[in-house]
Amino acid sequence: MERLNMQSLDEYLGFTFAQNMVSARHKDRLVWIRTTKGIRNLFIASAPGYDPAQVSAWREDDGQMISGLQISDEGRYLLFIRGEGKNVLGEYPNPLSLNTPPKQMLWFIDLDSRDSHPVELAETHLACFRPDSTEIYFCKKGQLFKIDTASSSLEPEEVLSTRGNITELSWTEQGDRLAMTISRHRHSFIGIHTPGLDRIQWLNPSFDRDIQPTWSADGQHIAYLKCHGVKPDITDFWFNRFFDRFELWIFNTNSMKARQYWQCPEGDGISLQEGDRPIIWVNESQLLFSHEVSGWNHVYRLDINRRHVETLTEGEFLIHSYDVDRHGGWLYFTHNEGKHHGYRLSRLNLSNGSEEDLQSLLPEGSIAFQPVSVASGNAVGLIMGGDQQPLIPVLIRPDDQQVYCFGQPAYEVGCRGFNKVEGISFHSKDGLEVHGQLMKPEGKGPFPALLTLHGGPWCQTVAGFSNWHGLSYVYAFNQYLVSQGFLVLSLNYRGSSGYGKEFRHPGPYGWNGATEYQDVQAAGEWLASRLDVNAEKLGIWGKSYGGYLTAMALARNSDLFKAGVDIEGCHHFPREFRQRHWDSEKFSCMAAEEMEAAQKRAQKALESSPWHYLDTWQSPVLLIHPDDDRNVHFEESQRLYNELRKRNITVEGMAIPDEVHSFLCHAPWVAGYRRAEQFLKKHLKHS
Ligand SMILES: CC(=O)N[C@@H](C)C(=O)N[C@@H](C)C(=O)O
Repeated sequence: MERLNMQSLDEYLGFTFAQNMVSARHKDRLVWIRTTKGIRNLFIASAPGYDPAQVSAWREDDGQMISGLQISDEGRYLLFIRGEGKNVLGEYPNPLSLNTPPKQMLWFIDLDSRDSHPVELAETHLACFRPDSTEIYFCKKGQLFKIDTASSSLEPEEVLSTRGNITELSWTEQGDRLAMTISRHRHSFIGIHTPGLDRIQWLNPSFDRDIQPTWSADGQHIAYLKCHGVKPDITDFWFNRFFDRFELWIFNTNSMKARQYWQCPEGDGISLQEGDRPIIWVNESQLLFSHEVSGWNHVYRLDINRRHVETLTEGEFLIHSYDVDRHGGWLYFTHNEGKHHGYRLSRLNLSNGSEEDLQSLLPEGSIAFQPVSVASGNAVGLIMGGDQQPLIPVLIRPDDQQVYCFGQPAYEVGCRGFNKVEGISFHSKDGLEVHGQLMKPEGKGPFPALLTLHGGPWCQTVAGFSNWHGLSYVYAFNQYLVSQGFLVLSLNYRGSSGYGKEFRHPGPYGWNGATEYQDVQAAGEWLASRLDVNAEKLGIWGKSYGGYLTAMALARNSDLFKAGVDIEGCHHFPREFRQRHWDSEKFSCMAAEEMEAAQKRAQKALESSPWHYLDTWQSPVLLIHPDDDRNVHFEESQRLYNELRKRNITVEGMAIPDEVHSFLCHAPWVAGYRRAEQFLKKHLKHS
């Protein structure tokens, strides 16, 4: 392929991005979201030809995210939410700083109507179709409403009101009962609403947290997870090997009894990581679910008659996401077996257990995400990316070995200059093997180099575009930096997904010891020791949790890292965890008898923060922070900026009014990265 070497930052960041593909239950039709330069639109493709058609026509980089995308069972209606939710102060994001801030709204499209176009229905964050009807149900906190799309007024009607927030909605396929997860801060119940009945029927309420109600096709059973005890404090959940222990329960709607079928062993359970692993009923008596007890997330089949759980996938690899065809014949799954820098597609015959690798049908080096089976089961939709391939939707017909790409080459032009990505591993200070992706400019060097750190900390960078837009921007920017002559290493430090449970939960870390910093230091030394790297021109950049580690590196090792860009970073753990949005009790009010322990904890958290090392901070830094950041408070960069300025350390700042964490609009990605490029060039190339 011809290489385009002179490309602008705009071109590098102008990639098209497909996500959230969903399938209709009874018709071979797929729908997905496509985003180009912040302009988000919906596309559908239907059998037999699967020619993609755009069904919305938004034209502006307006920051209005699309989520909750659903297609009705017969494939006629689409439903989705446009816009982000409120912050802890009750404000919607307004990234364009409009005089009237936008609201988070429910939209729907009737694909069969002659002038089919999106219709705005109501303010909400959660909605669903009622099967076999023209009704849409939606929630506002603890209130449930419905709208009949066949009515001319489209007026919402209140259905019920309950304490707390409704966080999940799930109708039976027959549309006669609605299961709702109702969250009441530290606990949650599942309740059933039956039209015509005047009260909610609770499903075995307990002192645990019930989530993920999933109906069997005949509406006789609801499978759900029962998580032990009160909602964990985020600071434990993240950094203290806290696994949210859960049990798998099934409620029988005939006997009205719930029963436990499986439970995680003590000390195991759900924790934050990449991927999507739902409960799926294969038939009336079997369902699939996932857990990580073996050290890696795998798929298991429960036979409810035999009360037997069978392992379907096993080995030292992560199952990222999966789906089952509607006839229960095949499990389609993406995983990283033998290739920890990407994900590949396989399928497993659920009758005889035989497995087929489908990756060979895709172009060399492809990365596969989110398989979705179409209704007839003869094809599977997939989001596919690669090192030179932004995410596009593809359709695979495994039986006749065909792959159909819905993406069009014109959308991919920005990537043709991208360099090859090399997956690498090396040993950290304490001997742990850590992983990353190396991107080198043309020539022999020595090059100025950059270490780059993703956020999370549970996220993972792969050898190409990722299925989260934030990481795809990071990847494209890194490729751009390579085109500008930097050698770049993207590090999956301990705590990252993709390398097993032990790697992701390496004992106490983060606020509780910052043990992952030794990986950052080791990566810096590894880069500095390379003959193709100019060790005097080694820099670092990172976003969010990666911003925290960037600040840590500049504060503790200005000798190694000569300049850095810290985007949306946290710099003082105890201060940040006291912010309301974390809902943490660890660093705020302390009962008298816990005072000593709490003080020790706060001291440890401070010692694990860049703030503790300000005296040794020498290297120049650029801080970038959006001021409506709901994840890491704006104040984190504001305070650091002022403290460094007082100390005469070279610091530049870029505040972005009204944007949120990971930017809703495209423009701030370009503006932020342009500023970062200039800063890095000034301090690592031209100085
Ligand atoms: C939960 C959360 O907000 N974590 C941040 C510290 C973070 O790192 N987020 C990631 C996902 C990012 O890249 O923004």
